[in-house]
Amino acid sequence: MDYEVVLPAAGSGKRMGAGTNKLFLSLADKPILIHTLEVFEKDSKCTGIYLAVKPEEREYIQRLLNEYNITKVKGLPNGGKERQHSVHACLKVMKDVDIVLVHDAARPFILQSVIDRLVETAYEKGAAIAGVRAKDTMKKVREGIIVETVEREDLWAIQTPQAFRFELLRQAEDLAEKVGFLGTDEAMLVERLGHEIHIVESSYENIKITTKEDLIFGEAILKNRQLKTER
Ligand SMILES: Nc1ccn([C@@H]2O[C@H](COP(=O)(O)OP(=O)(O)OP(=O)(O)O)[C@@H](O)[C@H]2O)c(=O)n1
Ligand SMILES: C[C@](O)(CO)[C@H](O)COP(=O)(O)O
Repeated sequence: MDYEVVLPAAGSGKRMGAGTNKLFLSLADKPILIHTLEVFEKDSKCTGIYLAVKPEEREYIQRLLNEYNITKVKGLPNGGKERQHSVHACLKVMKDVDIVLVHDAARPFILQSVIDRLVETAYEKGAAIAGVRAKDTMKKVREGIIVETVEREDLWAIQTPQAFRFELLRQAEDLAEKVGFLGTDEAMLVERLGHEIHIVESSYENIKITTKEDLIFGEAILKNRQLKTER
């Protein structure tokens, strides 16, 4: 079951505070962006990659694609002000796609087994997203005061990839743009259409590189994986 992947990569990395797009920072001597791209470059079921980029970074990214022999990129549209706009920009240039996976370029540790289950579920059900069960107690806080403890039993920390039948996601993104709705993930937009969305249990290693501590976690994840392959 083939799919195409949208990788929003046009962020500013404000929370990382590196003064550059955090995707250009290295883990084990390789840019984070390349770690993520290589997952999809190696997956024979992935038939195309679309990268939303900042115009001023396009030339550098194209050099990286050449340097690391990333051949599946079909489009590098301009990203937008928000992550959602960057994803939408990719959808607008995609054609003849059945299943689309949206994945944060800042999540380089996604497992192939999770991708496979997401694609399979999206083919069967139309929508499937990655997540892990919450490990911490979560509470709502207003003005420094706890107002509610959210029942943890049914709470999941949602990640990407998020996989959809292309037409469903395109419809959801077009409607959100029309009414000015802004979500923090693609599932929020599809939920508004009333469409059922399935969860696929992912891995706690599938972190989003967001703050400096995540670089330390990321190096440890890579080291751990290298040790496993050496055994
Ligand atoms: N306008 C935006 C914002 C984010 N992203 C991408 O969406 C992914 C997840 O976003 P996030 O982790 O928030 O990245 P940044 O926006 O760069 O981080 P920050 O919010 O700290 O600035 C990243 O791969 C980022 O490059 C994007 O393509 N376009
Ligand atoms: C899409 C996402 O990764 C799901 O957890 C998350 O919402 C992205 O948030 P960000 O602030 O745009 O990184």
